[in-house]
Amino acid sequence: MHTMNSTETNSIKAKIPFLSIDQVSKVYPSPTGDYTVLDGVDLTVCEGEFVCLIGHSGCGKSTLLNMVSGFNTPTTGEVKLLDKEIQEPGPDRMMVFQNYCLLPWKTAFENVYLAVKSVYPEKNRIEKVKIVEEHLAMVGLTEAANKKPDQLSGGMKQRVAIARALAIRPQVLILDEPFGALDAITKEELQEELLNIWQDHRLTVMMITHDIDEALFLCDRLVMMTNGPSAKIGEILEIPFSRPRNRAQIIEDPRYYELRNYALDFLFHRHAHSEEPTEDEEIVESKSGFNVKWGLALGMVAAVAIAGFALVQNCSQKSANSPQTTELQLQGQ
Ligand SMILES: Nc1ncnc2c1ncn2[C@@H]1O[C@H](COP(=O)(O)OP(=O)(O)OP(=O)(O)O)[C@@H](O)[C@H]1O
Repeated sequence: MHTMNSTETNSIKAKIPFLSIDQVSKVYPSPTGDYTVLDGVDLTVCEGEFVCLIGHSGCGKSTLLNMVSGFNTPTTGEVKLLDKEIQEPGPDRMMVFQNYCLLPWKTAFENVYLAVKSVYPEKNRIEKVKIVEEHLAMVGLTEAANKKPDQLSGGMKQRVAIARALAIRPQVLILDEPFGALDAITKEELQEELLNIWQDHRLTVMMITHDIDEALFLCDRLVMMTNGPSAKIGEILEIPFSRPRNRAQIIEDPRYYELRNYALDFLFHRHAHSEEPTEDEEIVESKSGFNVKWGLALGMVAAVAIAGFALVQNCSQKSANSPQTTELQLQGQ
């Protein structure tokens, strides 16, 4: 099995610098002093690569990806896209969240249209409608274009969110547990669709997941994070399966179980999650819980006032304050 150390990771950087995370740390103030969530995180992602991030709940995965999206900034270090430091959100990086973040009073079509309108103000209505229709068709939602979110299933809502993200042609697609709320069959369907879209458009994808099987099916490299506080990248697993991938074939490949067991061992033995939170973690968790309630409430109010791309910005703020409740959900465990 080939895992990558930082020297090898750096050699990729030397080849094709695209997205680079250099010596990033994130420190939040807490009543008992500074709480270091991330410390010394280094990662380089190549153009067109599909990278998954896995790690125990609360280790800082969302914090890290929020720095790539520009909704959060490092305390030290820097995150760069093509040598330009990321300091704010932009349409070159789009996020998709577990909770969809759709405007409930708008149809699927209108939700996507708002994003397209905000990013392509120079295009006329016919051109914008064409973009929306193409992207709804891409995720198989042509028939449901005029339905509002409460008339759509969870999988359909996530398809709208993916169509909205892709419609503005981001360079980097950032997915924060996008399929975490879906049933197993819908999840597999959407994984296949995501892979097809990624293969057709050669996007660069960074995705957080709690599901090792999902990561092994989707990604080129699996980034495994150590526990917080002061979490960092522990190891990176290269996923060797050829593309296009076939789920049944992969599962029959002996390397699949080798990789799966290696990742499980990393998470549950070498970096097992402590049952008892430290005093600092307890304080930060309860503070974060406060932020969740107010973040959600403020997010909904803001959503009324703003639309399109601004909506996605609002949703990320909500996500940055999302509750830290999930345990690793591993299929077959
Ligand atoms: N705005 C904030 N202020 C203070 N602490 C925060 C803030 N946002 C996140 N944290 C803390 O940072 C840590 C990492 O949170 P983060 O959401 O990045 O973890 P995660 O790995 O994505 O977790 P999960 O897998 O449960 O989504 C947690 O301890 C969390 O409470």
